Amino acid sequence: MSHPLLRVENLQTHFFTEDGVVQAVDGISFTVEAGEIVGLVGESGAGKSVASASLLRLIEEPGRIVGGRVEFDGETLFEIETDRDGNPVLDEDGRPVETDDSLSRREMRTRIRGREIAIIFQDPMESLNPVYTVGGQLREFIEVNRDLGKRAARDEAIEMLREVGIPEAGARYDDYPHQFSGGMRQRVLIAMALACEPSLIVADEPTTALDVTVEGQILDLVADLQERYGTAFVWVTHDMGVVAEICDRVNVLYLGEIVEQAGVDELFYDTRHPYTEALLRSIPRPDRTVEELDPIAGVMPEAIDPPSGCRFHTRCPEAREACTQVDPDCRVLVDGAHPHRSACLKHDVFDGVGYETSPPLDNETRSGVDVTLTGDGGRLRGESDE
Ligand SMILES: Nc1ncnc2c1ncn2[C@@H]1O[C@H](COP(=O)(O)OP(=O)(O)OP(=O)(O)O)[C@@H](O)[C@H]1O
Repeated sequence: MSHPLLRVENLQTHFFTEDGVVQAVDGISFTVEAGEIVGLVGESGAGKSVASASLLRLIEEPGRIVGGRVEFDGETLFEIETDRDGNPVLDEDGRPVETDDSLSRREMRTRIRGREIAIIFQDPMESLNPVYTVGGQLREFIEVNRDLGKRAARDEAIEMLREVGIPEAGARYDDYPHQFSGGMRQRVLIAMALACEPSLIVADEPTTALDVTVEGQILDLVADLQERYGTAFVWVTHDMGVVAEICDRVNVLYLGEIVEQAGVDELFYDTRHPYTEALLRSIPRPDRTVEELDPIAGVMPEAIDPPSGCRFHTRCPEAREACTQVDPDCRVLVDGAHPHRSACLKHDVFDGVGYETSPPLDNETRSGVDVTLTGDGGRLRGESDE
């Protein structure tokens, strides 16, 4: 039976802090087919990084994956056991219990991470050791993970550096990370991610720290490598411009939930969710001046205390009274192999609390409108009035 390369079902990751439970990721589901680039997009704090780290179970205390299932290439990576009511089964220490199908942490580390699924982070300096040469680190990674001898691994490392566009790769092999520019370091991480020919790379904002020209070059490189190697990507970004450039399908996240899920063209040309519309309106376009940018009103509320009903209602220009009470399902609007889904009450007809018959929310009921998010060079950034 055919299956997607990655299937994420109802994933929930919470942080148990002194102040309360942060519902960072709260029941997200999506798939990635072989060779596809699937985006996770949303403002800062939406839960993108936590979601992507959860895929590889890279969550540390006080964080815990408290629900859901992740399947890779037909195999369960992990699944949280639930009782008849769908609540997680807890052990005596209050930790969620995983089903017997789940891989052990050791298997996850030795068999999956790096080999089958690689991850690239935003800051290459965090992933590269400053006291070892770039080539040496890449060679060692290849030696360990591909059972190659030292010389063969060195040749392969130089080949990989060449592959990702490092000029004079042989000569640059002995350079230290600080001798590389930010863009070059990110290329090295891409080389490292590709070294074991994984079928999936999880990329967490790998181009965010780069200037726009270098970012463009890296995105071109990724598109080229994706075509040549057939590697699939989960691409985390807050930048709709990046989404437009490389993603095949997109998941828009807001406060730990997916509010819209669609192919990239459908998302841009048949936008269904008010949050996606707001994200699109707030990015700069060549045909708009800075003054014409339309910021999203308000700040994203804390994931520790999400608003009742639809989590976006406090900032939504289309919100009605009913939106404060009903948490809309992410429902299929256009069916297909990869349906277009959106979680907004306006798509729904409810008994008693219908969107159509409900009065619009006044600004008093909304909160946080003293702070705005503005588009800035294709990025969305919190900007306080204070
Ligand atoms: N270690 C932690 N302890 C407590 N809360 C956390 C921790 N890590 C993340 N969070 C919370 O989880 C939520 C989601 O964070 P996450 O980093 O995934 O957002 P993001 O969409 O990736 O944003 P950014 O683009 O700023 O990285 C936020 O409310 C954040 O404060």
